[in-house]
Amino acid sequence: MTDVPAVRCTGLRYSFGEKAAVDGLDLEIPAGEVFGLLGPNGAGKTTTIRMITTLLPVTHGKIDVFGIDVHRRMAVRRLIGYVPQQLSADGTLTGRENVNLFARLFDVPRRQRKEQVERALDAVGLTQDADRQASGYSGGMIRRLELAQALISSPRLLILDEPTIGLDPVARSSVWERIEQIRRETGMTVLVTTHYMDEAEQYCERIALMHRGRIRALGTPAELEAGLGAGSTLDDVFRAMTGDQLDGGGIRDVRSARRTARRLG
Ligand SMILES: Nc1ncnc2c1ncn2[C@@H]1O[C@H](COP(=O)(O)OP(=O)(O)OP(=O)(O)O)[C@@H](O)[C@H]1O
Repeated sequence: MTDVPAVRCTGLRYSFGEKAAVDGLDLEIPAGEVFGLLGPNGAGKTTTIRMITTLLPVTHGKIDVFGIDVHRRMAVRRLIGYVPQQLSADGTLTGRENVNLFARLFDVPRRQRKEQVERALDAVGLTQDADRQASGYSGGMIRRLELAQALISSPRLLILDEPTIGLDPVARSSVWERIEQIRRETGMTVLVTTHYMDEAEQYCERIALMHRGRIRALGTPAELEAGLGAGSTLDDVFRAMTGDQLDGGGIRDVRSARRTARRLG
């Protein structure tokens, strides 16, 4: 654990043409925390994450990752493991081949590669299935495979963009159990976006609610609920902050979410 925050965003703005996707965002995530970034569709979560991961340039404001300005792209990339919303596993390869591919992409030295691939597969509970083609994996297994890919470089900051979307409750908890275990064993900082309030409540130490490019509320789930009044749920806090109806289109309909396994086939 260190006093330098894992992530510090100051006065962050990003526009696509006229559209302000991120509109004055300040955020600090202490090292070692599991931090949830929540918000309705279009709130600016993915844009923020893409700037933190150096995939989008910081045009206004500043981001430091463990004290390093993200303008130093390669130095920052070495600190980060990223599981994007889009599929990053190749269905034609086995689980082990997929992880090995990432090990080569991340320049894991040849001598250490085999051991690190096995360790990553073990960390996500895929050792037994490592020689099966990924197209035969369930949605939860694919998400765990993508987690193994992101872990291969032993990142200090793991960023997961909607890691459980489209998964059934059993698969969702299997993904989260692995994230928790990895965090316990490595002390890694985890930044996750999710639409699932129950997951945020159960697994995130602190939460930021984002709406229209800004952070509208920040705290532990208990603090946020208490702030709204006795008996409030995180759903209530979310509605109060965003003015959106969770079941009225503000939140993505999970039925239309990607079916990870099917898309691999
Ligand atoms: N490549 C792009 N070109 C133009 N506008 C974009 C682009 N990417 C995002 N936007 C717009 O920026 C805003 C923020 O989008 P962003 O994807 O960051 O939101 P989000 O909170 O991640 O939403 P979701 O939960 O749907 O992933 C939205 O209005 C979106 O339409």
